[in-house]
Amino acid sequence: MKKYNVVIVGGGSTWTPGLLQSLTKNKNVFPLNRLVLFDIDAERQKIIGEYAKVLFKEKYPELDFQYTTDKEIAYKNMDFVFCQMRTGGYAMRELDEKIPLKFGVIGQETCGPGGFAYGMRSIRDMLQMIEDVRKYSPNAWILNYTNPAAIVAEAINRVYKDDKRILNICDQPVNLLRSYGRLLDMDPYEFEPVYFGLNHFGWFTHLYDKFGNDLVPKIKEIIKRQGFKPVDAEQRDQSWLDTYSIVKDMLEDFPDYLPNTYLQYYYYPEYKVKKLDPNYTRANEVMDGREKRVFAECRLVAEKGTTAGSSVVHNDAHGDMIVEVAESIAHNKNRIYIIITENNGLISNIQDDAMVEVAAILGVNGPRPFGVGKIGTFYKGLMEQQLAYEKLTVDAYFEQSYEKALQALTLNRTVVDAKKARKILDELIKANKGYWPELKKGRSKK
Ligand SMILES: NC(=O)c1ccc[n+]([C@@H]2O[C@H](COP(=O)([O-])OP(=O)(O)OC[C@H]3O[C@@H](n4cnc5c(N)ncnc54)[C@H](O)[C@@H]3O)[C@@H](O)[C@H]2O)c1
Ligand SMILES: O=P(O)(O)OC[C@H]1O[C@H](O[C@H]2[C@H](O)[C@@H](O)[C@@H](O)O[C@@H]2CO)[C@H](O)[C@@H](O)[C@@H]1O
Ligand SMILES: [Mn+2]
Repeated sequence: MKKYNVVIVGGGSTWTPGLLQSLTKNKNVFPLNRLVLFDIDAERQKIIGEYAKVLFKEKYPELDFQYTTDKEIAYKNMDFVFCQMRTGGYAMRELDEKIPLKFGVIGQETCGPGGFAYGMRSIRDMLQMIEDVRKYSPNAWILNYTNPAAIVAEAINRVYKDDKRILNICDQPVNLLRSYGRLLDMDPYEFEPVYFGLNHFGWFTHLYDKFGNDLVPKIKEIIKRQGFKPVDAEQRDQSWLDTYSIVKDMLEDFPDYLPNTYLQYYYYPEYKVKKLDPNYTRANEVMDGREKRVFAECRLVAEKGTTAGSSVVHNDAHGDMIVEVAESIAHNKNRIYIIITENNGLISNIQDDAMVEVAAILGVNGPRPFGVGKIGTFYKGLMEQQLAYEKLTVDAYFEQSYEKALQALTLNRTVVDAKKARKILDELIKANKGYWPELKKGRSKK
């Protein structure tokens, strides 16, 4: 079997140890020749890289492994690029979440003004990464997790429309499938989902078992009766448990489909703002929790020279998904995953150039997505407003337009009020100096 060369961009990410374990677990079906971790932060990279050396000495001794901050070493002769970078780190995530909350607006990593600010930071680094990769590995598949995936995907599609080997993915639908599996006591790998929406803004309309029975009615009934928990509830922070438990409310209000958990911020912005603590947001929870745990554990493993007794990762949906997607492409497995792709009639009453999230067969030529036909007025209305926000955000980036940025934020359901949008935008501009292009007034194309 062919052995592949893979680079992980954002090798110092808190998700990297889990991804390394997924690669190890899948070495018989997706064998690697060479693996490189690349990061711009040498210190973070070293800690995870030294952990990786110990893991591979034990479980993957044949692997040619290296960690680096050198782009040429990272990107040369690669078959797959797995990307999960965070421009500005958790320090900027904290500001993305706290600034909107000062104005009584949702403060969240990928939704609302937080997602807008993060998107404006991610675009530049993501486009640079693709340019660098294409210089050294013109045919490598680029599988991207970097958030906010909706905005990143829209920006990439404008510059690299003809590059058919870039795929943006999100692990939240997979995580939901695993959680439905736990609820029903069934194997989620046997599910065949029908899904539509935008990233972090979508719905499961059907979920077929291997006999063709639709499980959605049963899942709805169970959630309405007993609530909903993530597959790895025992390891989750309280904020994630709250997120899953609100699915019950969403189903009571809008019972058509199973919602992506991120819809909570758009259905219930006022309620959620009241629940969020403006002085201690999810970024704080992650910095005090996952980040500390992962880095402490990696240091310990490197010091002891063994992974015995180490429990650096709990949830493996994130690592598993990207490895399985790569394997499905590499070996033309034609398995079904929920991915982000250009609409082109998949949702027939949504514009063609929307980057939508739908189920697709994944093989050697990339995704062959499934269409869902016409969607109902409520879903169309929600999606078009969010889509306009996403497109205007990307316009604001490329046109360096203050007006487009203001339009984008005003259209976001979590903001709505233009005066509030302006105040938040002005403060985000100050906080993101050096990360965003300079936004200028009076240069907006219609
Ligand atoms: N799509 C999804 O469903 C999904 C799921 C989980 C995480 N994510 C995303 O994965 C990323 C990593 O998340 P995290 O919480 O582990 O963050 P993190 O800050 O722990 O890790 C990100 C790493 O990227 C590095 N980095 C920053 N800019 C870079 C650049 N230009 N080139 C290379 N490396 C760079 C940082 O130094 C850091 O080590 C984020 O974008 C997050 O939103 C996406
Ligand atoms: O707040 P964080 O940093 O914990 O998570 C933000 C990410 O949340 C989603 O990812 C889930 C993922 O679906 C699940 O499989 C598991 O790995 O936990 C993650 C969160 O804990 C979301 O899909 C990502 O886009 C977010 O970045
Ligand atoms: Mn996601």
